[in-house]
Formats: sequence, C-alpha cells, structure tokens
Amino acid sequence: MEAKLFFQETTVVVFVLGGPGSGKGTHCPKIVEHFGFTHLCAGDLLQAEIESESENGTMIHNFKKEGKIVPSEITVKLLQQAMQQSDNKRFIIDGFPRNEENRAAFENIVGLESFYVNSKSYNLLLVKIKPEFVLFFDCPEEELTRRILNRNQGRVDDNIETIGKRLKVYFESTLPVINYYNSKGKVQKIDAQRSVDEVFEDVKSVFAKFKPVARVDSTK
Ligand SMILES: Nc1ncnc2c1ncn2[C@@H]1O[C@H](COP(=O)(O)OP(=O)(O)OP(=O)(O)O)[C@@H](O)[C@H]1O
Ligand SMILES: O=c1ccn([C@@H]2O[C@H](COP(=O)(O)O)[C@@H](O)[C@H]2O)c(=O)[nH]1
Ligand SMILES: [Mg+2]
Repeated sequence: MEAKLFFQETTVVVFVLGGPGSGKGTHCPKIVEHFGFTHLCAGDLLQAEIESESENGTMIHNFKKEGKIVPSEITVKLLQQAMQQSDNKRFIIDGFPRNEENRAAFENIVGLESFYVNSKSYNLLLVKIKPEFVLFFDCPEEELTRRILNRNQGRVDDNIETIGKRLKVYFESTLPVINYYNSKGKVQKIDAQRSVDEVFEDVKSVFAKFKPVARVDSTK
C-alpha cells in the first residue's frame, strides 16, 4: 500500500520590530498567550550568553552597553538553536533583524521541517525561512525615551547616554530593514503610542488568522 502523507507543519516566523521601548517585550507574551506562538527575544538570548559567561559574553556585554548590534553569526546561531529546540512551529522573533546584515543572514538559514508518514516523523531540510510578516510598533522618539527611562529593570543600556546611541542605531540601521519589508508588502504597522490595551486590540486583529493551536508534544 502506498505511504500516506497526512500531516505537515511549516514554520511560521513573525519579526517584531520597533524602536527601543516601543512595547515589543510588553506585547509578545500576550501574543504567545492568545495565538500559541513561541516568543524568541534576540536581546534576551544575548543577555543569557552574557550571564552564562560564555566565550562571547564579554564582547556581547560591551556591544549592548554601547547600543551596538552584535555580529549576525552570533545572534542567528542563538535564534536557530532556540527554534530547533522548540516543539512549536510558530515563532515571534522580538528585536531582530536589527540591520541588513542580520536580515540577510537569517534569510539564508537552512530550516528543518518535520513531516509524518503513517504516523512516523521525518525531517526534511528546507532552505530560507521567510518571515510571514513584520509587526512594527511605531512610536515617536520622545515617548520611547520617556518609557525607557521609566522602565527600571536595571538594564545596563537603559540610561540617557546609551539610549541616544540605541535610537541612532535604530533610525540608521533597523528602520531600513522595516522599509525593505514594507516595500515587499510585509509590514503590519501599529500605532504604539496609545495604551497597552488599545495597542493590543490592533495586534490581535493582525494575528486573527492564526487561531490558537494545540502544541505538538515531542516527548510522546
Ligand atoms: N503602550 C504603552 N504605554 C505606556 N507604557 C508602555 C506601553 N508599552 C510598553 N510600555 C512600557 O514601556 C517600557 C518599555 O516597554 P518594552 O520593554 O515592552 O519595550 P521594548 O520594545 O521591548 O524595548 P527594548 O527594545 O528596549 O527591549 C516598559 O516599562 C513598558 O511597561
Ligand atoms: O538582534 C539583536 C538584538 C539585540 N542586540 C543587542 O542587545 C541590545 C538590547 O536589545 P533589546 O531588543 O532592546 O532588548 C541591543 O541594543 C543590542 O546591543 C543585538 O545586537 N542584536
Ligand atoms: Mg524588549
């Protein structure tokens, strides 16, 4: 009898971008809760490298303190590992890609997709995972600065000097990435200057096509 392919999941990636303090980290957990995505925050993955005192930890710490963008090979590897370790296929990637180099490096990742034949799982190599869309939290500079200075989470980069550098990097390097995806019709722009509840109403509309799904438990 011919083997029957009855189930295939494909990886869905949504990039979440916006200036520092625009609300990415506030809204991503809500997206996880409502739509079953896994939240990968590039900044948090880098921070974990600093805290684990890995070989790149000191270098990453210095980049973060200066508001500079860590080389793509480090960030993309961390993201790729996190995606491979997850049993989910839906990812929101928060605060990445930060620049053109990040974008190109991510889009050249070789992705691993699973499919099932007669209940048996197989892996299939797929090249180039493209983002489904980019969720863009649009917020004016003065509001970003105000929010970061009030954040009070003890971040090494939440001070007036580093904020200036981060904003410069955002306008010079990250906005062009958002503009690139906009030219491809892939940007969902949200007015992030309103209250968290109002902003999340718009976010929900953008994700409405993703109904929450039961997660595949890889341990069974
Ligand atoms: N709509 C909002 N109105 C008022 N304050 C907000 C709003 N959204 C987020 N905040 C607050 O602003 C601060 C920054 O938000 P958040 O950490 O979500 O930003 P971010 O985009 O993840 O920033 P970063 O890029 O620096 O990580 C937090 O203290 C958060 O509580
Ligand atoms: O893709 C990335 C993400 C982050 N960084 C560095 O980390 C800090 C903090 O990032 P947040 O997203 O604001 O938490 C950022 O300023 C960069 O120094 C990075 O290099 N690449
Ligand atoms: Mg954040």
